[in-house]
Amino acid sequence: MASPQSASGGAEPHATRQHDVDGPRVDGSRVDEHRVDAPLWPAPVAAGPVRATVRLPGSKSVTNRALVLAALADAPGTVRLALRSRDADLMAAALRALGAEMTPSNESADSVDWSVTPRPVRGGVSIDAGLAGTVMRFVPPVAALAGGPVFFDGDPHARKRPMGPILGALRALGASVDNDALPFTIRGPISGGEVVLDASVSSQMVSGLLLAGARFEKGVTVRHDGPPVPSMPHIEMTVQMLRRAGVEVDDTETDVWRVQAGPVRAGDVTVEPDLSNAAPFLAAALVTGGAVVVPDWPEETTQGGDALRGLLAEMGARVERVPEGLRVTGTGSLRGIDADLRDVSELTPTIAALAALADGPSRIRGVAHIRGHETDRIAALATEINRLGGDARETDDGLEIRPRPLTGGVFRSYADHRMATAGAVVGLVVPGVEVEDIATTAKTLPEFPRMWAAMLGSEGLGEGR
Ligand SMILES: O=C(O)C1=C[C@@H](OP(=O)(O)O)[C@@H](O)[C@H](O)C1
Ligand SMILES: C=C(OP(=O)(O)O)C(=O)O
Repeated sequence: MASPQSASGGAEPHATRQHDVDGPRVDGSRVDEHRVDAPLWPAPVAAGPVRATVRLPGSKSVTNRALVLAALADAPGTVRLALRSRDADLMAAALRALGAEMTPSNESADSVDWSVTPRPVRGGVSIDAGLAGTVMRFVPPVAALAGGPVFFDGDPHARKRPMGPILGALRALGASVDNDALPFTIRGPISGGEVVLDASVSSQMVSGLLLAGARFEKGVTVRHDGPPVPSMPHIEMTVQMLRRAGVEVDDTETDVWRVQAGPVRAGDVTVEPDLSNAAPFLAAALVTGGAVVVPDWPEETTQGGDALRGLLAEMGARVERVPEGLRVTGTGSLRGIDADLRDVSELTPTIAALAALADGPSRIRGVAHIRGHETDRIAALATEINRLGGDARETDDGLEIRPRPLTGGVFRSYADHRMATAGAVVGLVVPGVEVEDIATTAKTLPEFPRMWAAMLGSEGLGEGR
């Protein structure tokens, strides 16, 4: 990826520096131990209102579903404008290890077209899930189609992310699995059937089973039993993409999904821009009183990031579709918000960053499960906002954030791409913010530092990429 650059410091590549000391400790926080050797990135302060067009690469969620379906299909297919990022590369590597032939073309730093030739799923291989929820939850059901053992592991924090419900479901369907979290070895093959699980920790428990379900001899019926399932638009995305691939899915009963056994006709898919990754760029328009346009914003989509249109308007932005794409304009007012983000929980870090800069109190609800995301995001956001002098309080299922002037300091990212971009948003208007490990944005947006600098380009007319 491009080396981080400071927009405020001109064009010269700026040196990220190591922590001098450990920084202030916040006792009692449940956030993970951070990397004390991770470089610090001086977040550029906006010189004035940003005015930019920011073209986002492909959606992580669509890319990784499309790749799985292509690898399970009955004929070769293509995934165009697929995201290239750590999570997407890990998915491609996993499917290749399991036997699929994957040929890239039209590659750039963050985009690629994949030609995928499906092959019988083979065992006897190891899969690295990194910190990718989509890899650790979508690939095991594929691996369960193999005759031999498949070993899974990932980053240190990945071992703490919830896996129990999906591994239990695969066990109930006949696989042998030797652990309830990473690392584990799964041995199939399974023939499918009906399972009951609690998906309140992650919608990916359901999506993973559905994506491979048509290839199980008996198909699969997944029944959720427990507190509400978060991120439901992501399950709708799974269902819609399966149907587009000719798979019959019945989702008429609440919390029950039935996938018929049958061929997967993945065909030729073009990936939409990642709307969740648009969040920090659109937020820049709000906090600087500028305007940011994101081209190719889909008219209709199952991406949860589409909810930004309503959320940012509620916080004071003017949001409009223009011929060039979606335009968000800051009006000078940044209001607090009371929002249930259960369906769109991956937007929480950006909304929390905005809330910390708003002129009134905010409450974010319905996101208890994001304690199991890349890090405990509720604890991490409260810790980092408060470290800069803010007033954020954890609740059981979210955050309460009150206005209080912020000052510069280290904003830790905990290997979480969305924590890093939240720090960048705050740093636009709070001098002296240093984001730890900005390179962690490579999880879904490897060009983030370059795109951020371009957005802040000297004439304020920067193309975002
Ligand atoms: O299926 C997917 O592509 C995703 C589902 C959601 O997970 P959770 O249901 O765990 O929130 C979302 O937050 C994640 O970024 C991507
Ligand atoms: C929760 C996220 O990722 P993952 O797919 O790893 O769960 C995210 O990107 O915000």
